[in-house]
Amino acid sequence: MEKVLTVLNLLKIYPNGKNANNGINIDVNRGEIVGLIGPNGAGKTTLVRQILGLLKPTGGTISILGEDISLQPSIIKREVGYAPQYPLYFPSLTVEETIGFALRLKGFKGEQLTNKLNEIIDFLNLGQVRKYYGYQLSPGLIKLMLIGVAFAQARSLLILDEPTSMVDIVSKSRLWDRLSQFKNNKAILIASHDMNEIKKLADRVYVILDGKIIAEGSPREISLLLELPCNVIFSSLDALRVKSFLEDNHIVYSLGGSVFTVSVGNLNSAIDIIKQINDITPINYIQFEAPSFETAIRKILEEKNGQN
Ligand SMILES: Nc1ncnc2c1ncn2[C@@H]1O[C@H](COP(=O)(O)OP(=O)(O)OP(=O)(O)O)[C@@H](O)[C@H]1O
Repeated sequence: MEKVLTVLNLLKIYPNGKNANNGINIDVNRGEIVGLIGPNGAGKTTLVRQILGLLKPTGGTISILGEDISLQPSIIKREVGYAPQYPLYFPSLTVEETIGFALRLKGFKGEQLTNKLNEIIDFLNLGQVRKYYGYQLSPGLIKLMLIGVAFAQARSLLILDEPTSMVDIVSKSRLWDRLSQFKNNKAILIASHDMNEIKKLADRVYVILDGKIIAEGSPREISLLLELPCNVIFSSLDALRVKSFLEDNHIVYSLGGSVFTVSVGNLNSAIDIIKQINDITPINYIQFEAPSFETAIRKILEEKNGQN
């Protein structure tokens, strides 16, 4: 597979001393979608801005199609398309003018430009709003328009920062479908908080935390890694029978009034326990509490540090 993006030992220390990227190694090949997932402040945007040449690395190298971008910065403009997390747009340009502008900058003219523009607009289902001005669009439509701009720019590498935040569920699934088609002859890097999105789209995933890649694998491997421990809170009409089931099975619980709380390693175990209790005596109230994504990946990091 052709390596489109290679990042080696990337380091970014901001002037205030914040070490936002601390020895990052990633690559993205043609024909694949790679997810970059991590909580707020993990260093995703810093990494993306360095790949785009908007921030100068403190150390390490970034290559696109084998060319070091610090020596050949023009390769970024030639090969990379980018859609930012927060929609920045021209309120007084229409959807077709905005995407057309990006195509013109890429050198498209005349009939070739019209054809390419129509292709992108159809591809993203923006036909009905193509004559709408930026100020008339919902945040989700602005986001789709900017993804259209990124499609127009991307010759080899497409970088999307939180592509479907603010996008409604119908457009979201259409966009996921489109991205899967678009990857055929491109490399796509998606930074996201949304594990569902990454599971749906990505061929490979990097998990970033505190400026380091702490895990890499298939979406399935990563989601298993991220299986969240959770609390199950429930009550039953027959608390005595529930108590003896939990005690017989050495399951630790707390009891407040008639409400039990049990901590389990992951959702599957929680469901299993609930099924067993419900077979003994009907459960009349149930609630699951899962910690945040951030807590889950901090736990992985702690486990990793423990192993070293
Ligand atoms: N210009 C800056 N100067 C100093 N520190 C910064 C600067 N920009 C970002 N940081 C810090 O660097 C760390 C990484 O930030 P970054 O924006 O790359 O994270 P992120 O993963 O993109 O987060 P989010 O998902 O919230 O956008 C954070 O602690 C952030 O506060």
